[in-house]
Amino acid sequence: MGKQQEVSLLYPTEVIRIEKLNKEFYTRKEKVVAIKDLDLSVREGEFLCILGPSGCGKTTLLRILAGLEKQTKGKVFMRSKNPEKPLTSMVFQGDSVFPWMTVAENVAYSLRIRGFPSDKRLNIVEHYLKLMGLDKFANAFPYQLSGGMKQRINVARAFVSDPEILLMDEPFGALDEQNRLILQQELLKIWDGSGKTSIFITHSIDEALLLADRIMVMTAHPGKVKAIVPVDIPRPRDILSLRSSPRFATLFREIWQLLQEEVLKAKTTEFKA
Ligand SMILES: Nc1ncnc2c1ncn2[C@@H]1O[C@H](COP(=O)(O)OP(=O)(O)OP(=O)(O)O)[C@@H](O)[C@H]1O
Repeated sequence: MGKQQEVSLLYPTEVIRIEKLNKEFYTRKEKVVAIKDLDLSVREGEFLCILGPSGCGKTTLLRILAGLEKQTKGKVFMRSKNPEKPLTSMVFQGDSVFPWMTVAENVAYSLRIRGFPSDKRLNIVEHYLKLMGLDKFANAFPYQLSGGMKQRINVARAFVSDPEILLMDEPFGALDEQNRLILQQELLKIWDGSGKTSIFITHSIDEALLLADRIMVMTAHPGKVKAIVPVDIPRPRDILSLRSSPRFATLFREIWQLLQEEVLKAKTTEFKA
C-alpha cells in the first residue's frame, strides 16, 4: 500500500498516528531497546505533553517525529495539510541559537533560507520578537543575553518557521523557576493564537498541567504508553488560578502516582545495571 493511501487512513482530525513503534540502538556492548510497541494518536491543534522517567525514550520519540531518527519497526503517519509549510520544527533543550547572528537574524533564519522577501520577513520577525518580549534586544548577540532570553529566541524561531507540528524537548528544563514560569506563560500566549499541534516533553507535572490538553505518561525503559490523561481544566490558564483549582490537585495526584511507579522502576533498573 502506498504511503499516501496509508495517510488517508488517518481520521480527519488526526495529524499523527503511531502504531507499534519500536526503536533499538546498537552500541558496541549491547542492544538498547529505547521504545517498545508504542501506540499514539495526536489530534490536530492539540497540545500533548509527555512525562516519563529519565531514559524512557521521550527524546527518541520526538527525534523520530522530527525525521532525525528512523524507527526500527512500526508505523508513523503524519498528515501534512500545507506542503508549503515545514511539517515539523523542533525546540531543543539546550542552547541552540547561532552565536554569530543577532537576535533578529536568528529569528529570521528559517524565513531567509525559504526565500521570503525582506519586507515580509521583517514584519513576521517583528511580530514574534514583540510577542516573546525580545523587541528591545533585536540587535543584540546571544552572548549578551541570559539563558532565559536565549530560550525565547528558540521558541520565537520555531513559531516563525510556522511548522504544522511543533516539537519541544524540555525547552525550559535548564531555566530557573521564575524564568520558567514566565516563559510557560509566554508560550501559552503565543500558542493560543496559533492553534498549532504541539508535543512538549517535560519532567514537571506542574508544567504539563499548565500547558497540555492531554498528558502521556510513559513507562520506564523501554518506553511505552502507560496512560494518557486528559487535562480538563478550562483555558485560558494561568499558573496562579491553576494551582488553586481543586482539579489541578486531583490531576497532579493521579499523574504523580502513575509516574512515581515508573521512576522507582527506572531506579531499580539503574541499580541492577
Ligand atoms: N544514539 C544512541 N545510541 C545508543 N543508545 C541511545 C542513543 N540515543 C538514546 N539511547 C538510549 O535510549 C534510551 C532512551 O533515550 P532518550 O534520550 O530517548 O530518553 P529520555 O526519556 O529522553 O531521557 P531524559 O529524560 O533523560 O532526557 C536510553 O537508554 C538512552 O541511553
